[in-house]
Amino acid sequence: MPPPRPNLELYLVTDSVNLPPNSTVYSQVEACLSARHPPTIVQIREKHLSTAKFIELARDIYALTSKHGVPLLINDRVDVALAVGCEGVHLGWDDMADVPTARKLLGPEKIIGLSVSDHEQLEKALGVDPTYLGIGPVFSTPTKPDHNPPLGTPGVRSLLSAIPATMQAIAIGGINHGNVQRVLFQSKDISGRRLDGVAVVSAIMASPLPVGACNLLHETINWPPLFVPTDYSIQTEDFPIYRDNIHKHKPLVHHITNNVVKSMSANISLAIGASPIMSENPAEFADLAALPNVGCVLNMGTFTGGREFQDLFLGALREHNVRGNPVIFDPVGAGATSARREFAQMIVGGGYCTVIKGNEGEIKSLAGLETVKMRGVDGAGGEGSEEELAKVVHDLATLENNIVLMTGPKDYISNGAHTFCLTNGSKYQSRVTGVGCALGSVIAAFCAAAPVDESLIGPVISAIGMYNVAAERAEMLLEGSDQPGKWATVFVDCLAAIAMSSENLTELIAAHEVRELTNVGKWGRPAGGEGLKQGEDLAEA
Ligand SMILES: Cc1ncc(COP(=O)(O)OP(=O)(O)O)c(N)n1
Ligand SMILES: Cc1ncsc1CCOP(=O)(O)O
Repeated sequence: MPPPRPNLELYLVTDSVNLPPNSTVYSQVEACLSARHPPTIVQIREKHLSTAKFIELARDIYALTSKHGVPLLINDRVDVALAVGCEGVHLGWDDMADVPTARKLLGPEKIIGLSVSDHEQLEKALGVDPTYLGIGPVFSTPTKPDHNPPLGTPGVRSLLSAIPATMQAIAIGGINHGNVQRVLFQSKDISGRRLDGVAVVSAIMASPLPVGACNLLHETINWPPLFVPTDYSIQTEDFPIYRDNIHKHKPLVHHITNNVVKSMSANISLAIGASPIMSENPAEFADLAALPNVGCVLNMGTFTGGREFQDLFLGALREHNVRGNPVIFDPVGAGATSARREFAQMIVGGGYCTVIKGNEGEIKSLAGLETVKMRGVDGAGGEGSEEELAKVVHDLATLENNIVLMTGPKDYISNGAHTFCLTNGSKYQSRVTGVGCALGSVIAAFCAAAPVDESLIGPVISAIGMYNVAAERAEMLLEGSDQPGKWATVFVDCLAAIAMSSENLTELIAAHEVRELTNVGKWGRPAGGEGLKQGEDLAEA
């Protein structure tokens, strides 16, 4: 008898805790099954029902699912699955039966899913041969308060690459229509091994429009991938538009940033016409994230570590991710200590950072390229060659599917498809504390003010370009005297003057200062490949 091979593409797991008003688990499942694109498999997950009530609910839902030809599984309870006669069970590691026992009780034709959260569990799981593996949680989720640490898409990818192609695998935890493509894309490993589907609870069960939620998830999963590198290249003539969007939308920049730079970040946000808020109270995050034109800066400079610090960052990341707001992550000091590097990697894995911004040591450390080497948090820079640094930002952006900015004497920016180098700026930028960090506020404001479906590489480059031009102007105004303190004040004034004026940003950020670096290299290309060559596009490489 061949083992069952269910369609796991859109896997609905029920929940009776977070239902919308006037609905039940039954009514939500019934609605989903009537959708144009219903879930391909359903699991009933009830933690508080008596056995009798659980069996009653499962029988009612099984009548529905069988009518629609959709397999039904029961979470944890082999006895309930046996009583109902449905297609199988999903098991965790503390459940009433292990996989071999469940297989003996249920027989060879039933589906048995098993959860895995780390490589140790995976190794054991492969030895008991379940039908499929549920990898998670991908992101932190309130639906399962006792969940293991989030894996992020790098963690899912790492587990997936150790699962034989013959065994099916899905991901679960914090997945919704806004991040599902990224989860599918980023978890694909280099050999092309991909997830067989995604499991969602609240994205459907908590929705007042469950039919729409199913259809949207189906369509998002099956759209041509958004994340293939496109031919989009920045249009320098759009620079003024990005700045004008700030005047139009007055974006709010939610900062969780370090104590040393709070005042500088607030002043710089105000100088460009954005509105700063420094909130480290998780009770406010959902309300802040729900406002229009919001960006978030997560800067780990004052790294206190510990669970509270972790929850603060992951909580803000989650709320802004749910709303699709841009998040600028500054992994301050990630190149200085291993505790910081591990924390930074956990943040990048625990949600989606729209832009990762750091100096050479921080970005290399996050990319797993360099062991701890910086002496402090201030930027060791300028050590790598242009070719090497361009490849580092390109590869990290490709892997994370976001924008990576490496600041230094030259700034390198990549979205994986296109890699740029900006050569303007002032020596004072590295001599006044807070100036580097506050660039994150300006980038967040430019991204938050941009149209929702816009590629953000243009706004990011305009933000950096405008910042660097203001820094150069302030230096010029000092007329050669060495006055970092005065420079800082003049810099804020120059920034305000450029941001609030109608000066032509395109001309200010002169084209020769924004160079596109081509043929930077593809993910997986062996080191020591060809150098940078103008005129050859990565897409053709
Ligand atoms: C499809 C799928 N994957 C993982 C889980 C989690 O199961 P488990 O680890 O047993 O945790 P609980 O669901 O029992 O809280 C799942 N239910 N479904
Ligand atoms: C059951 C389970 N197992 C790992 S995360 C999770 C809950 C996922 O819920 P949601 O899709 O609402 O984040």
